[in-house]
Amino acid sequence: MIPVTVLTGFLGSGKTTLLNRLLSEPDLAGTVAIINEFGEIGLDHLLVEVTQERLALLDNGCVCCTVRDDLVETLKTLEARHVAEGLPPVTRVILETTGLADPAPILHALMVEPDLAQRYRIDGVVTTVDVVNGADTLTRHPEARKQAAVADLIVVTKTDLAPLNEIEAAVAAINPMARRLAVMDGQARLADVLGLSSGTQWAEEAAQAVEHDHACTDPHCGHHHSPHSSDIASYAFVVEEPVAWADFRQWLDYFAALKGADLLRVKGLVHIAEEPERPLVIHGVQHIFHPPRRLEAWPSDDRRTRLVFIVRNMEREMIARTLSKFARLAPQGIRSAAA
Ligand SMILES: Nc1nc2c(ncn2[C@@H]2O[C@H](COP(=O)(O)OP(=O)(O)OP(=O)(O)O)[C@@H](O)[C@H]2O)c(=O)[nH]1
Repeated sequence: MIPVTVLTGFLGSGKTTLLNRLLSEPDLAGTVAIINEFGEIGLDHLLVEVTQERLALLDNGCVCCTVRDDLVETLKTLEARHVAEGLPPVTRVILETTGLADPAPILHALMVEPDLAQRYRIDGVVTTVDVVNGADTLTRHPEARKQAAVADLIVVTKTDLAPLNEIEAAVAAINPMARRLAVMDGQARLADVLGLSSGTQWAEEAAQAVEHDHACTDPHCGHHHSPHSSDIASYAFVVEEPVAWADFRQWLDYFAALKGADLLRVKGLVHIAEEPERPLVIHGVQHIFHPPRRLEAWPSDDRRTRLVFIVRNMEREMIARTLSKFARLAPQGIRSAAA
């Protein structure tokens, strides 16, 4: 499976700068960049400093509408094109969205188009926010909030221009569980930006959030709401008992059908009763769930199901209550935290 990194972030937040930096790494020689440009005259592809065969351009509009077919076609024919033209095999794809794009339809295309779902896997969503305009942008633009909410990694850019405090707080209020990285001129290490969706990271995020919540006795600690977070919340759940897959699946289907539009992201590592040695990695964006992936083994001794929900206008009690009902679990066996 070819890993795909979705690189998103609001207009001018530093996506292309980061992309250039990554593409210049010798280890990414087999990486192809796909750029979605919006508007009559696209410029971004002129700013990306790689040879043309490592670049594909989607220039029919915004990924959320017409360009989706373009994206599917580009990815479907990418490998064949490389073989036909005698180019090195494609080992990785980085897809840069327009600054105004909602990343969800891109993730959907990767998850549900059969030809793509068999060949490509989402390696992670990386969202850039800049230290100067970022906090204001997050307050004013729902697109930017959504880009931050679905991120596995938030790259705070332009750190030479202002202190980090304000943007850190704004980002943490929207997606406290995403990893964070502060960079100047896109200078990030590959290891920090790639390989984000192994399931292990998500599991750790969830466990840490829940454990922190339960251990913390400081009444002033965390979880406060800021103007940036009025509609979006992150919840983590740790489930002590294994779950029957059919019950768990039914619960996910129920959620997707009923609350799809407000499920910005669901990710987790699930202990399935039928196959206790091999956890399932689940990954959902709004009403669509990726076919679950089974890991060969547990990444650590912790074998509890761990889930992360990033949602809009949803109470965590409702998630815990329905999980307990569908999966026939005692409510006290589900520990949760608002992160
Ligand atoms: N001072 C400073 N400027 C930066 C940094 N990173 C990027 N920039 C500048 O910010 C501007 C926007 O950066 P881009 O990388 O083009 O941002 P983008 O998100 O690709 O922009 P769009 O494609 O328009 O959405 C450019 O002029 C960059 O040179 C940084 O760390 N410090």
